[in-house]
Amino acid sequence: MILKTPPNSSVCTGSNQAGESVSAVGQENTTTIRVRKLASTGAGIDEIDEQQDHNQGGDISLNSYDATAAAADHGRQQRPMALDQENSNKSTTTTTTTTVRASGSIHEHSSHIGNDSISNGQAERQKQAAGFSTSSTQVNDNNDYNNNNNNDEGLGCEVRMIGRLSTPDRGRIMVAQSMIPRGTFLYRLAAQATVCDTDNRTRRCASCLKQIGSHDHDMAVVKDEKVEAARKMSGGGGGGHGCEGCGEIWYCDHACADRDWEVLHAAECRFLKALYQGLPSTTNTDEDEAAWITSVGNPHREAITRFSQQGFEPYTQDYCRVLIRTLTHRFHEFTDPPLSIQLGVTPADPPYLESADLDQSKGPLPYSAVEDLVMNRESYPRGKVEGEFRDVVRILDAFQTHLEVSYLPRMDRRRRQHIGAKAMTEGSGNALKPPRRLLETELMNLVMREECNSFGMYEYPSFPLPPPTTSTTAAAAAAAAPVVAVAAGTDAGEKSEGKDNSKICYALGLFVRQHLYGFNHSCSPNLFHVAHNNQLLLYAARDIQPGEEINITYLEFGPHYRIPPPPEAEAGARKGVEEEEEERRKKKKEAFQNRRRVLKSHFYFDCGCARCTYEATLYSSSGNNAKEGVKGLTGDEEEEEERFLREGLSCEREGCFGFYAPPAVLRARQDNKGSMNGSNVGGRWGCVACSRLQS
Ligand SMILES: C[S@@+](CC[C@H](N)C(=O)[O-])C[C@H]1O[C@@H](n2cnc3c(N)ncnc32)[C@H](O)[C@@H]1O
Repeated sequence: MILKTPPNSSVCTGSNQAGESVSAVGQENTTTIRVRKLASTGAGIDEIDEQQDHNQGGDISLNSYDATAAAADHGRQQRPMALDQENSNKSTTTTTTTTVRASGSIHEHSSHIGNDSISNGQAERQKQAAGFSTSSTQVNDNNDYNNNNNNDEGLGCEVRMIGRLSTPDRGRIMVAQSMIPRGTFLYRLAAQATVCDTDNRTRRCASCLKQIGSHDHDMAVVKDEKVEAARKMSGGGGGGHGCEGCGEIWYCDHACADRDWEVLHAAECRFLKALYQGLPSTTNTDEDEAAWITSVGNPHREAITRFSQQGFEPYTQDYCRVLIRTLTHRFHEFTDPPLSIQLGVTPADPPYLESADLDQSKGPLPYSAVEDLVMNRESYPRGKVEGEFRDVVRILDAFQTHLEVSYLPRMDRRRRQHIGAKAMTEGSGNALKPPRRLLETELMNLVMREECNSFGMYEYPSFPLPPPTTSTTAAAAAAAAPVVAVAAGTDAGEKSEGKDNSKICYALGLFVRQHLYGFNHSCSPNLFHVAHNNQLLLYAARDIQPGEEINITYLEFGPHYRIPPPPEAEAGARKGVEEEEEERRKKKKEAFQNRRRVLKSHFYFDCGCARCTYEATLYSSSGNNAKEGVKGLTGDEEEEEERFLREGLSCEREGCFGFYAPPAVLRARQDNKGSMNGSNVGGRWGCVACSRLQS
């Protein structure tokens, strides 16, 4: 049973979101409306630079989703083999040590990139104190994504993952091993798989996610023998090119279309068409296509029909496509002989990820990395598991059939041509063999992992979020900014939040790099993350001390973080200081409750961050004890509390719903959009909305 914490509870336990122990899926929340996740801080920076750039488909019974198979799958999560393999392929400046205990329950993973030596003393102390497995990567990054920005030079810093997936409270956490100065550009991370948001499919390139029309494009080259004719790219809205094979995906140019086709879209093209336009009649299609359509069982057909008849929420469609892409990578990885090698698309020559720095090898990670992600199996409402999730599992299973029955024969024919043209190597003349199909239980786990680990990627002008108020300052801020109505705290607010955010989220990505999925949420985060085309960039938002947990926010910085400033003398005179204070306390409490509610309904966990722990006590009857034991609240309490509760990145200007961003982000916005009001941001962080500099 989920250990739910009432908002006013004096102990903010947080449920064991990552554990394998607890039993039934909660019944509550079945009326939750699924809206776009707000996992990004909201900014997608356009054009910052160009440099970074065995079931053969029969009826399956998902009622057989059983805990035993799921637990077996869960057991594998303890081994971050993907990262080990990845790092072992790096240059000689990379050293990797890995210890895996036979039980599989404890692992140590440590890698060092760059020339500095690692000091593991702190990490070891952490590890010993916690009795936990550890995993760390020292980063020494000199990649400045703007090429001219000293503040954003990546500094050497060590971040270590500690804890177990099943640790009660917050699962594994990321901990700084050395001092990380505020403003440090920490990471640039590429996703395992991304898709354009349903509403943005013609506006953003399906490959690089850049805005279509933002650079030159030309006609795509066609390679696949059967859909060759169909795949000619047609010019379309915004200057991009839509795939004529499916008509469901758009690219900015020839290169992106080619790259995407080679690795991902060739596998999904016909399947996407069936998803969006309905299954074609077997008489209207070719042999390969007819073969898989015939193999697909009734429940699968019904799920595909529900998808094609708009029975799926846009977000569900998006994550379904992300998982289709994730399964395609897996298929390529395990095809025997590996398809990537046969087709000359090797991991060393990644076809679709342009740049992924730091400890990242280019290209997707092995599928085992996906299996290391937390899934929170016990947290979902039963209705969701048996409805939406089950539908998605059936679609993914139908896609597996499609890969085996339709895609593989086509690829095999192409491979034979390819081999024929070159020298035939030993064994390569054998027919391609498909990998083991994922069982339905494994597909269900995959869906749940996506739910816990995917990121919404947001276009830049997603802020400020004007408050639902009529105050003059707020109205001025609203007038100056794109309006996104978010009235957090009400059902109507949630609905409008979902609706309006779908306009600004441009993509969904599943990130399986440890330095993204590893970060827990905090309502007082010390990292700032920002979407940039198909990557996420991370900066230190504060000085981070060795041993300190590193967190991002899964929410937007706007209304969920907003609390009114303390009453000033004039305000006090107007209304009475006590009355103002009381009102303010009420709003602070509401903001706290709203954050927890959204985290629970969208991300399925009870937030156990330091700020929530503090506030839970503050608003309870024993509120006086709240300050005890909360780091950073022992000095000048009034001031400290104010800083803590306001969240350092929210703009302090009254009525402004913006947040502070690093200088490089501001400059990029200034350069590209000219909307920084001419302010000289210098080296200081400034508000993306009103350009106020952070004090
Ligand atoms: C992206 S993962 C973060 C890493 C995760 N702790 C792990 O072990 O893989 C997100 C999951 O971590 C847990 N989590 C993150 N932040 C949390 C918080 N503030 N309070 C409680 N649980 C949290 C939840 O289970 C959530 O679904």
